[in-house]
Amino acid sequence: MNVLEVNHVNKHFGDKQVLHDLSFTVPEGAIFGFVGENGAGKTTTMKLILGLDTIDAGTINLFGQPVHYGETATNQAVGYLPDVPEYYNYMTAAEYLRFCGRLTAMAPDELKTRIPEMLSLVGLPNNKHRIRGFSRGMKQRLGIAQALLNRPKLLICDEPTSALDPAGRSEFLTLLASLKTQTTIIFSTHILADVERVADRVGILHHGQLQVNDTLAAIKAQYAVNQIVLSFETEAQAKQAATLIQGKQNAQRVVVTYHDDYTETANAVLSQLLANQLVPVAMDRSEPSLEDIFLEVIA
Ligand SMILES: Nc1ncnc2c1ncn2[C@@H]1O[C@H](COP(=O)(O)OP(=O)(O)OP(=O)(O)O)[C@@H](O)[C@H]1O
Repeated sequence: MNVLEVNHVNKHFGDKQVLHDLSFTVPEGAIFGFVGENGAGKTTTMKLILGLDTIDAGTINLFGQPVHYGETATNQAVGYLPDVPEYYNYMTAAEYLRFCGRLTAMAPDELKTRIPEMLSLVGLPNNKHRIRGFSRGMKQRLGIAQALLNRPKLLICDEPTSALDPAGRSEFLTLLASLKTQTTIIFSTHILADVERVADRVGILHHGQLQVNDTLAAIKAQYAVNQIVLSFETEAQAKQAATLIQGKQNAQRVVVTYHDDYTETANAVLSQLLANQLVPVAMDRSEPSLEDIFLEVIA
């Protein structure tokens, strides 16, 4: 079942068409990595899904219900973590969560158990420390606790890791991955390594449309350019080898691309080289990264 269905959505600001007949779906249980260049329209899309802006044309359905601009009922089952969450800094984490729970009309009894549960889930202590003393990573984790408080069926995170240092990013991604069994997740980012680490589906937004929307494995299979990278002692050897094995030479390196079996290709390449007394000093099998694929898609 699809949690989200975006159908032929157009959105412009002034004379700038940001989304152009955008259509895509996100299935239940996915961790969907939503990527695109700066200004591609990721935040705009998320705002439309949350009913925070008007759609020029097209429709968006969440859990089979249409999203309406403004007070959309679909938001009752959505948790949202904005890119820079704002807090009342004088509150403690528990006070803040209690405040959010009251806003969404959660029962006080439920909040009593749910708040410590959420704080423990995101690794924040349930103590008297004020949010003003929190690190960015702690604030981001509190944001997730707030977004999950009301047991949403969909969690939307807008660039959740962009302001975090490597350790904070890593912790946050581990947390996101651990939520997979509880909710469907859409998160936008420019950090493709983050997508590779936790997302099981990837959408690449470019020219107002999703150019790619599939599992990471399927995307890699579709765009895969498998490579063998050989290094030689000298540039002259590399040049000779490149002619022999029809590779691409750059300084002492030669890159051979292949589509068939690795062992067969490596065997053929090495046999040819050794028959000509060309012995590489190193040989690497390299697979395309999501970054390689992203650059190919937006080229
Ligand atoms: N309220 C607005 N008024 C005018 N233009 C806007 C508005 N909101 C967004 N835009 C423009 O729409 C385009 C898409 O912006 P959006 O923030 O959705 O992109 P993004 O993919 O989230 O970018 P980034 O990765 O930089 O956050 C940009 O050119 C932006 O300047």
